[in-house]
Amino acid sequence: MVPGLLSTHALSVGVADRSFCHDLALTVQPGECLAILGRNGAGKSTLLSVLAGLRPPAAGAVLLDGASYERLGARASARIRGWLPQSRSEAFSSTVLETALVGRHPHLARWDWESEKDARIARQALAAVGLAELAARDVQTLSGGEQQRLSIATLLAQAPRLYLLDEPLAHLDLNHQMATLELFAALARDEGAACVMVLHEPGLAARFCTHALLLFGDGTTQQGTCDEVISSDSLSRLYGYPLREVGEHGQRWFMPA
Ligand SMILES: Nc1ncnc2c1ncn2[C@@H]1O[C@H](COP(=O)(O)OP(=O)(O)OP(=O)(O)O)[C@@H](O)[C@H]1O
Repeated sequence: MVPGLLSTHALSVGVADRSFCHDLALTVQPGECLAILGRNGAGKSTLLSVLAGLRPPAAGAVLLDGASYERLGARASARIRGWLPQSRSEAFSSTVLETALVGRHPHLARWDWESEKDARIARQALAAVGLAELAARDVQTLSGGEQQRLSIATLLAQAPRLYLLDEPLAHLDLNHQMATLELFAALARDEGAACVMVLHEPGLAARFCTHALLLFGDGTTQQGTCDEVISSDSLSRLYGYPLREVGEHGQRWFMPA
């Protein structure tokens, strides 16, 4: 059996006395984009941080390319998976380019400086999110949306095979939301990467992702292809609000009924 770029076995995740998922068997293959959907507090970020190897599960295992995080170690893990946290504010003064270059660190030997090639990759990543012209700017002067795009560029510079994205659309205007989703969908479709992303807009999940995982907040989950899992019935239950599906040009949107 192909292990999957990311797989979980009998995974249980929760905090205190709450369970967010129980006995979860998840497999994400190269080329796939998985959307994680659920209400505020349903455990999406907590699950994503377990998938990223940043906190231990209550039970079960997470495997990257068939190996545990413990076996891979931090540096090898960081060459396979990258994590976009929900929000990041820059505590120290540095330039936009220097920050994007941090993404290259898992690829450097312990005492190496970044090479010209690393700088080129970081500049390409900045260009991909429309920040090329701000390369020399102090990060502390960036707007919220620009900071978010810099975090995405830093992740692109890291060039992992698996992108774990916690609300990648946070702070972004509509134009940049679409560009960001196109970018990650293209990385999966054209370059064999895989993405797992926490989203709050099921219509965008249905449009850009291949698969979805619904977290109902009580430990129960539903997963499958977007066509199987994303429907007005399942979403009405998920969000606790009646939704109706509206279709146009082959796209599906979900409106509050
Ligand atoms: N240390 C903790 N002790 C108790 N509860 C916690 C702890 N850490 C997180 N929680 C709770 O766990 C729940 C899940 O948090 P999480 O950030 O994973 O939710 P989420 O689905 O990502 O929410 P959102 O959509 O609001 O970002 C929340 O209700 C949060 O308050």
